[in-house]
Amino acid sequence: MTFRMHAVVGERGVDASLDVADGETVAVLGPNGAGKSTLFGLAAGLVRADGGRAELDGRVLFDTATGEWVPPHARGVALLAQEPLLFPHLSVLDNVAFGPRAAGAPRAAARAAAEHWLGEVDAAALADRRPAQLSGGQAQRVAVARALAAEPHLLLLDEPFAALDVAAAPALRRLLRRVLAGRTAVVITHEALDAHLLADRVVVLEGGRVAEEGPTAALLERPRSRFAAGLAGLNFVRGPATAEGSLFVAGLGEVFGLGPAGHDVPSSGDDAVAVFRPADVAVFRAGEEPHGSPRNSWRAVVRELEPRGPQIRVHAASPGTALVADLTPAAAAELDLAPGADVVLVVKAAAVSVYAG
Ligand SMILES: Nc1ncnc2c1ncn2[C@@H]1O[C@H](COP(=O)(O)OP(=O)(O)OP(=O)(O)O)[C@@H](O)[C@H]1O
Repeated sequence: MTFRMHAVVGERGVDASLDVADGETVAVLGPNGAGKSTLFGLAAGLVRADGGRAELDGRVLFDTATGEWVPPHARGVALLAQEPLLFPHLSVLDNVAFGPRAAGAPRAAARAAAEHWLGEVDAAALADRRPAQLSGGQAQRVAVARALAAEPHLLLLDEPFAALDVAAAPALRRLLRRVLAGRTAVVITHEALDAHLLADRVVVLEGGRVAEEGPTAALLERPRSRFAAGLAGLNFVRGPATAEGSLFVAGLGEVFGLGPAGHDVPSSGDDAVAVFRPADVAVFRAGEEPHGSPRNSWRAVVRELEPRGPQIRVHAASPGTALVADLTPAAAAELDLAPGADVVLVVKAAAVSVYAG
């Protein structure tokens, strides 16, 4: 069950590849409008590519060079949308049996398959209900059963938790973790937690292009895109390397950190990135910063203060660069911080990781 696709959709600015190995779950992440749903539409046969090709298990799904195009129902691709989209007039059991029936299974076999998959998603007791009699979480579980009952070769999940309230999400997350194991699947999500719990590999899309991809843990530890750094909760700046462990960032000047041991060391002038944790950023009122010039010291203006668990997150802007710092409420009060305040942000070089971008 291997999926390979490269597709261009001109009017949406999408030009990207998506490959999924047999039994692998890939998380697709990216800001709004990055092209995530478009990739799903291409794979499912709901969006036509201007250029490109896709194959599933060696079978061509579309190929713009030859004109081949397989209609959605014949692709072996199941798409689980953000909303469960169950047929309102059918019972839960008949909703789940619909796929096998449509594929030609006899009534009894389709019912047996539906019962099996409802059991797999802990929804056997809901078999006789109508969709209107289900909670959001129950409906989404039934939708998962319906998608699986079609025995897809590729399962696509578009933000499966988006329509659920926070109380219902953990149970569905546990369920998906179980049913996605060993399955060839792609999940669109905005959460690092889902990438970590559900996916073997992450693809980050930005502006219709793949900005970076890699194993989930490695990508969150060493992000190379602003989006992935945000997911990992890290400050992120980019610029040409100036020496080992330092780079030049427009608006901040030279940023000093520690280079990686071994590989990933950028040569001088090459694209480099620096990441550092918000908790490692010290905040001072302008004019009150420590003497003896720490190596990274940047003037900035406070834009916003945001409560974040037991901390206060300070969103600050230096020319051209947005940075965040986490302070205790006591420290924020003592500094008398408010939007518009002029501050100096200080980060020790030892807290900054610099590597090839
Ligand atoms: N039906 C459509 N017709 C034309 N353009 C579209 C259509 N749907 C989306 N687009 C455009 O294509 C681009 C990619 O959108 P897409 O919905 O794939 O992004 P996304 O990453 O799924 O975003 P989100 O996280 O907001 O769902 C955007 O510029 C969007 O405005």
